[in-house]
Amino acid sequence: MVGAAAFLTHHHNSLYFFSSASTPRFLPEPRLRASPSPAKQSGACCSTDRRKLFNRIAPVYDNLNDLLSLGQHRIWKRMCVSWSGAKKGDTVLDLCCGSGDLTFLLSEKVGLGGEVAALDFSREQLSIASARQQLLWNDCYKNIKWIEGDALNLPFEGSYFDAVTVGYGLRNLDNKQKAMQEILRVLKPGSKVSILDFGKSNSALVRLAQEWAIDNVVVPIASFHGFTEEYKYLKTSISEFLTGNEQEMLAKDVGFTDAKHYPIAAGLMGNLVARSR
Ligand SMILES: C/C(=C\Cc1cc(O)c2ccccc2c1O)CCC[C@H](C)CCC[C@H](C)CCCC(C)C
Ligand SMILES: C[S@@+](CC[C@H](N)C(=O)[O-])C[C@H]1O[C@@H](n2cnc3c(N)ncnc32)[C@H](O)[C@@H]1O
Repeated sequence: MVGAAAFLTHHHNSLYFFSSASTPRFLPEPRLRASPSPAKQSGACCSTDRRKLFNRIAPVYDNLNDLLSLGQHRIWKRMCVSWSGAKKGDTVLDLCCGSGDLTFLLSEKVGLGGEVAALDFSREQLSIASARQQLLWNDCYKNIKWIEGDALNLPFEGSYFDAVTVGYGLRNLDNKQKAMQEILRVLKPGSKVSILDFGKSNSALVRLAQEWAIDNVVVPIASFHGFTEEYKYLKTSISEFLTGNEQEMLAKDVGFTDAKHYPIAAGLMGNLVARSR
């Protein structure tokens, strides 16, 4: 790995932070409650706003995903990892790892002979991921490195990874082309990226059902937890996202081959798989 990436690890039950460029220093304990979310902060127009949004929702993120998808997101995440082609002994990257669902699945796939880099720019999400790593203790999770960093400027040398996964991350990135270029750069030739996200379906009916579910189920339940604007952002970000065909075109434009987008759950979700040359 290269650059001044920041890594998170546990030591004597305390969370601490070190970078390749500095000596270890202590992080504040992970916050257990979301900070207040004033209305003016809740829009997510740019990367800084989005980082704040994901920091704020971190304490409820996993529970709301389980509740609102009726546990289905766990199946979709298994599909994403399976499509990535990751196997025993591989070195893999989970980009925009959040609280680490895909990271843990990758870790089990590649085993102790492999390595998993899990990168996110939200320190609160990484704190939860790192705490879950301790809680869920599984020996193979030793192969995980949590990295605080920017998906648009990856702190890795070229041709480093055997597979990359991105779960619900691409839609949230300002510059999707740059993100895909960075992924292509760090992938070994012939390796795959697997990108799971909400679908922006071509079917008006599916779009209507998705919007109805967000307006009438997702946002009201999130509001109960104090996160109305944060979850309203879902609808905006999906409407501004790329359709499956557009994702395939983007991947091919930046130099991937065999780019194919698979609709999941009737197109409510989707997964792009693309191979590096
Ligand atoms: C794991 C999921 C979404 C992660 C996620 C991504 C984001 O970009 C967010 C942005 C802002 C707030 C939250 C998120 C966020 O949680 C996917 C599932 C979770 C959804 C919250 C529930 C989706 C409801 C679907 C429209 C319909 C589900 C049908 C299902 C078959 C019951
Ligand atoms: C919706 S969450 C997905 C988390 C996880 N992959 C999952 O599937 O549950 C999106 C994540 O992308 C991260 N993210 C957004 N923009 C980013 C960027 N420019 N660099 C790094 N992480 C970013 C957020 O902090 C957030 O944790």
